[in-house]
This record gives sequence, structure tokens and C-alpha cells, in this order.
Amino acid sequence: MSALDFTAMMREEKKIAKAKLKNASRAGVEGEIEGGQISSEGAVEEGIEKKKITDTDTGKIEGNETIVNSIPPIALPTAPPLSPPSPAPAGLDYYADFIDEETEMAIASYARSHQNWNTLKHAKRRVLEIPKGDVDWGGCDGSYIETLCNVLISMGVFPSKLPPNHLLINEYTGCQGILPHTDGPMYNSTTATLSLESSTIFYFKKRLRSDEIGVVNDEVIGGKVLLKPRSLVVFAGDWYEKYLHGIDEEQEEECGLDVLGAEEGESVVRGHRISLTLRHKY
Ligand SMILES: O=C(O)CCC(=O)C(=O)O
Ligand SMILES: [Fe+2]
Repeated sequence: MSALDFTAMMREEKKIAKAKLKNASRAGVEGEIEGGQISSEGAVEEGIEKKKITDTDTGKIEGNETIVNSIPPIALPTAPPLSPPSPAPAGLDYYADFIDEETEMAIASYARSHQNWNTLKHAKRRVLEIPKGDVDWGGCDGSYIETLCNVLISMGVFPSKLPPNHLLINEYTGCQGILPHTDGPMYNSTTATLSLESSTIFYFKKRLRSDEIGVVNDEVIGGKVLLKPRSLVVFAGDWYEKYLHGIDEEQEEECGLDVLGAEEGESVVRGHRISLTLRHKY
């Protein structure tokens, strides 16, 4: 797979992008969480110039012309992903350093710029749901999200006929996690999650059939991935349908050999983490 189509286009705009991203980075650092609200300094100036891109290399972008703002420097990965070895099912892929630090700060700033975060009754983390909608990805420089979606389509993660049209942003502080769950049938069975700012360990557990409950050990972990800042994890197929996924409530964890993307013995200390999950909602 070639990175040429995207990177050549991105390089031309790199200088302008750097200036804009510097502003975004500054705003992101200043974006304080105060009184349960996230301040809105994080808004990044909207990328106005639009360019048409084609992907003759992969042929994955089809039909109507695909337009992306030329500012966000998100490129196709040049290295293959890490995946659990066979006999684990295919469909779980991990890309370390999927975006660079400037883009990370700009996307975190985009997330912080939204006012309508929700707290949950049953969990401490905060969530923000953004359907693609009429104003793409809620405005506030949603062009980063649009570019990310186009890259994911070019990678073949999402088919162009079922593109990502739903963004869920989770914000975790301290040891917060997420109980084992499945994302369910409301979405096509592919999930792509970008992690920002802090690391966490994401695990998969076999989903039990009703006749297995109480009979089969439901604690057996089917896979673990170290989600580092700026990484992308994609899971689909059996990983979506036959496994639950979750994040334990731990302040500090040590990685064993079984954690994809980690060195053995690597220690993971939780900090403030933002994750952006893209899916196709039916
Ligand atoms: O934060 C993450 O990495 C996972 C989030 C998740 O699984 C969800 O919101 O359904
Ligand atoms: Fe999930």
C-alpha cells in the first residue's frame, strides 16, 4: 500500500498546517476542565481550502468524489499493523504512532472544544457522541475527523459504502475504565479507536452463550492490547461479535508477553486519556 497520494498532498500544505496546528496545540494545552465543563478555547480555525483526492493506488475510494480539507496531516501508515498470532482470529490490528504529536494535540483540542459532554449514571468517564450530521462532525474543525475517515477508508478498514458516520469520544481520568461490553448490532461490526494523551490496556474476553454462563470460565482473556497515545486499534469480525472488550479500573499495570504493542514488563501508569471511536451506524 502506498502512502504517496496522501503524503504528497499533505506535504504541500505542511507549512500552513504547522502554523495552524501550533495554535491548536496551544489551545489544547490551555483547555482546562473546570466545574464539569470543558472550556472552549480549543476551537481550531476551520480549514477552508478543499482539495479533491483520488486513490488510484488502492481503488478503495469509489463513486462520488472524495473531498478532504488539505490541512490535517494524517497519512496512510507505512508499516503493517501488529496483530495477535494465529490461532487468534484475524481482524484485530494495532498501529502505534498512527498520528504525530501535533495532530494528537489538535484532535484533543477539537474534542475539548465541544460543550455537550455527558456524564454516565453507571460509570465515571465522560462521553460525547457526534454523528457525522449536516455540519460535518460537529464543526469545530471536524475536518480532522473527516480526513481520518478518508484514511481509514483508503486503508480498507471501512468499506466506502459503509463509511464511518458516528464518532464516540470517551474521556477517562485516573484509573477509570470501561466494563466489558459489545458495541452491539446498531453498528456495522468494525470499530476504529484513536487513543490520545495516555496509555491503557484494552482487553478482549470471549462472549458466552446463554448455555455457557456459569459453566465456562468467563474470566479468560482472549487478547490484550496496549493502547498508547497516538495509536489506532481496529477490530472487526469475530473480535467484534464473539468477544467483549473493556478496560480494567487500574491506576498502574504491568504488561506481560501477552500484551500486543508492549515490551515485556512495561509499566502503564494511567493519566488523562481521550479516545475517539469511529463506527458505521445503521
Ligand atoms: O476508550 C476506548 O478505547 C474504548 C471505548 C469503547 O469501547 C466504547 O466506547 O464502546
Ligand atoms: Fe466499545
